[in-house]
Amino acid sequence: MAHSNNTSTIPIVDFGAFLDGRQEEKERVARQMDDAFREVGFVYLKNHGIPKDKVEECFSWSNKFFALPLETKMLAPHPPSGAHHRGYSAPGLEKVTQHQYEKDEIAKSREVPDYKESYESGNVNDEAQPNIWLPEEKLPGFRTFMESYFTECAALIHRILDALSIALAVPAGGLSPTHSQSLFQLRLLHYPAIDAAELKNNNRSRINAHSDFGTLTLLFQDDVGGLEVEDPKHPGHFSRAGPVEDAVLVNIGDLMMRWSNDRWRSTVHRVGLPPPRTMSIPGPGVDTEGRRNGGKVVELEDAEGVVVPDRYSIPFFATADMDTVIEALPGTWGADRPKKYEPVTAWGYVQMRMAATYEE
Ligand SMILES: O=C(O)CCC(=O)C(=O)O
Ligand SMILES: [Fe+2]
Repeated sequence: MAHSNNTSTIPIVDFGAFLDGRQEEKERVARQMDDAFREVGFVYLKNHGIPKDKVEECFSWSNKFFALPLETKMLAPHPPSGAHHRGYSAPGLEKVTQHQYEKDEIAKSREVPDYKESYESGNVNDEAQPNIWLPEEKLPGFRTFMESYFTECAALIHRILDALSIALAVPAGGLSPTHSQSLFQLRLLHYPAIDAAELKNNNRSRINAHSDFGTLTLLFQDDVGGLEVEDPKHPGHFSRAGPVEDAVLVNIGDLMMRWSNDRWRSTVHRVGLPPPRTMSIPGPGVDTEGRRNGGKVVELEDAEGVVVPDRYSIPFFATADMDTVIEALPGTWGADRPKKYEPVTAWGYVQMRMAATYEE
C-alpha cells in the first residue's frame, strides 16, 4: 500500500439543496457534481434523503448476517457462475467481482487475494438474476429490510441521474428513464479483522485496485476507514476516502465514463490499511508518581501482532437498462471534442467487457 496520503480531494456537496431547492439551486448542485465527477470521479453527498436510521439499520442487519455460522450463510450461496450475481460469497471464494474490471496495468494485483465476504441482492422483479435469500427463520426480517433499502437506494440513484441530466441538459426526461428496470445490485461487504502486517506486506488485500463497471455507485461505510482513491493527476498515488458523517460517497463507473465521452471519470479505488493511529507503549521505568515511563509512541500498524478491526461497507451499483444505447451524451461532444467511442447497447458493452476479461 505504498503512495497514499491522508488528504482527500473529494468534494462534499449538500444534495438537500437539489432535492428540495428551487431550479437555480438544483442547477448549482448539478454543476458541483459535474465538476466533482470531471475532477475526481467521486463526490460525498450530504442530505441525500436516505434516513440516517435506515442506514444504521442496514449496517446492523449486515452485522447480524455475517455473524451467522458459515453453514447458515451457505444456505444462500452465490451461484458458481459469474452471470448470476446474488447471494453469499465466503472469504476467499470470490477474488474479483464480475461487476468490476481491472485495467491491464493493475491486473497483476489480482495475485493478492481479497479477504472479504459479501452478500448481494437486487431488484425483486429482476427475472434474469433472482434474489437468493436465507430461509426466513434463519434471520427473520432481513429480507423485508433489504428489499426496502434497495428501493431507497434506487430512488437516490434516480435523483442523482436527474442532477446529471441537468448538468448536461439531456432532453426529454433525462437519464432516469434509461434506468427504469433497476438492474441494480445492493451489496453487503464484511472485511474480517486481519493482521495489519498481512495488509501492509501485500500478502492479502481487503479489495484490490479496480474501477466499478456500471453507471453509478453509492457507498456507505463504517468508521474504520481504509478506502483509497487514485489521484487522476498522479496515477499510482492514492488518497484516503474515509467516512464523512451522514454522507454517502458516490462514484462514476466505466459505462458512465464511456457514455459521457470521458467527461466523467471512473476512478480506480481500493481498500487497505486504515489510517495510521498511534499507540504509546509503556516503558520499563517508573516516574515519581508511579507512572511507567521510558515508553515510546509507535504507529499502531507497525506494532507486532496488531490486528486491523473488522470493516463493514455497503455499496449499491447502478447500471443502465440493457437496451439503452450508450453513445456520447449531449453536452459531452462537439467540434472541439469528437465522440471517442462507437455507439453500443448496455448489453453489447457487457459482452465486450466479458470478452476482454477472458482474453487477458
Ligand atoms: O468497501 C469499500 O469501501 C469499497 C467497495 C468497492 O469498491 C466495491 O465493492 O466495488
Ligand atoms: Fe468499487
